[in-house]
Amino acid sequence: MFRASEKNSAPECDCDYILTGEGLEPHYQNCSTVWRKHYGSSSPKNPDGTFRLRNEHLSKLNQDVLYHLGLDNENYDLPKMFGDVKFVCMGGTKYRMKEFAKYIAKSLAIPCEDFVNMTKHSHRYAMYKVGPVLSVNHGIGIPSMTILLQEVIKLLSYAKAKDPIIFRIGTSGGLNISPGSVVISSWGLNGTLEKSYDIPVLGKIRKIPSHFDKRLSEELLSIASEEKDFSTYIGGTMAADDFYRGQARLDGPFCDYTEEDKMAFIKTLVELGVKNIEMEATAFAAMTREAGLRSADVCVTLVNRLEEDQVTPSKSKLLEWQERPMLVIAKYISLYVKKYNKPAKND
Ligand SMILES: O=P(O)(O)O[C@H]1O[C@H](CO)[C@@H](O)[C@H]1O
Ligand SMILES: O=c1cc[nH]c(=O)[nH]1
Repeated sequence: MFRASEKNSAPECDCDYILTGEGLEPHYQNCSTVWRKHYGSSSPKNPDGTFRLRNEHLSKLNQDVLYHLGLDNENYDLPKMFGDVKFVCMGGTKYRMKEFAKYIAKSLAIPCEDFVNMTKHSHRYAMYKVGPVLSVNHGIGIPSMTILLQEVIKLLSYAKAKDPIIFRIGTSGGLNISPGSVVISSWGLNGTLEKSYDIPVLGKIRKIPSHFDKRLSEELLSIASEEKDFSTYIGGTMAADDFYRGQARLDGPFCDYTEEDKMAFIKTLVELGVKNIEMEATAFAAMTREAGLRSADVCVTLVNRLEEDQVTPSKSKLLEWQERPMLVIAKYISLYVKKYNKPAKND
């Protein structure tokens, strides 16, 4: 009944990566990717690792207001405030990302008592900075996440941050794996089973491929595999535009299909290699790739969707599970800081 798109095969990439590679070869310099079709052959990366925004209209602005972050590039010294950012960690809730800020401060042994929300003028999101790490929430779903992500991309470019890596630390519904397992996404699948982020632009649907950085995902998997308390998988992630019908649930306020239809769909996803369902993966993969930035989506699963729709574990169990992606990402960041011997501090 359902067919995946054959058209979007994973773009190959031969960049060097931090743990397996020799050095920090700028990502995308050697990659054949779709944005080249739109933007020509030049890379958005500068030789020093900073990156250009691929929008010439921005140069005509006197100042660029990052409205949802409550910041701008005229009244704030963004290079001083954010120039040392190497990692951006994003996740749905303000609570989770404040907890991650505390967690990473501990992991990197950065003395930090006050966790100040740097977007407090906008009241929209919450963003914390701990040494080279930004921890910021993105809300639920693609529109909320992409607004935040695009302003963060602009912020990082104006700040002259070098080779930043962006992680999503999320939750999801698992397919055929025990709740509490962690999934690292190799690609995002949209609601019509294509590996692309589809967005209407000027009245036409634009399809942007949604593959994640292969080697970064594999490095994370090797780190996660050392954890004995939970299993970690690498696989496809479906990004739905809804929590209920969009994820083939039977427990929404509306349901116009049968349980058999639901199970047939879920089984098709399993056959396609989908390991989990959440609500951001396609756009997250597509936009970070378009910007020329490495990224990974690491989500814990809260429910096995072959068995149930409702998320029933206790609050304390859910909070405990949400620490699992944090642990994997924090280990990666700590390894990076150690490997490159960058003294981590909070300014
Ligand atoms: O755990 P977070 O990051 O909020 O993500 C997942 O949870 C939300 C739905 O409950 C969606 O945004 C989905 O992607
Ligand atoms: O089933 C789930 C659980 C968390 N988040 C989702 O989007 N789906």
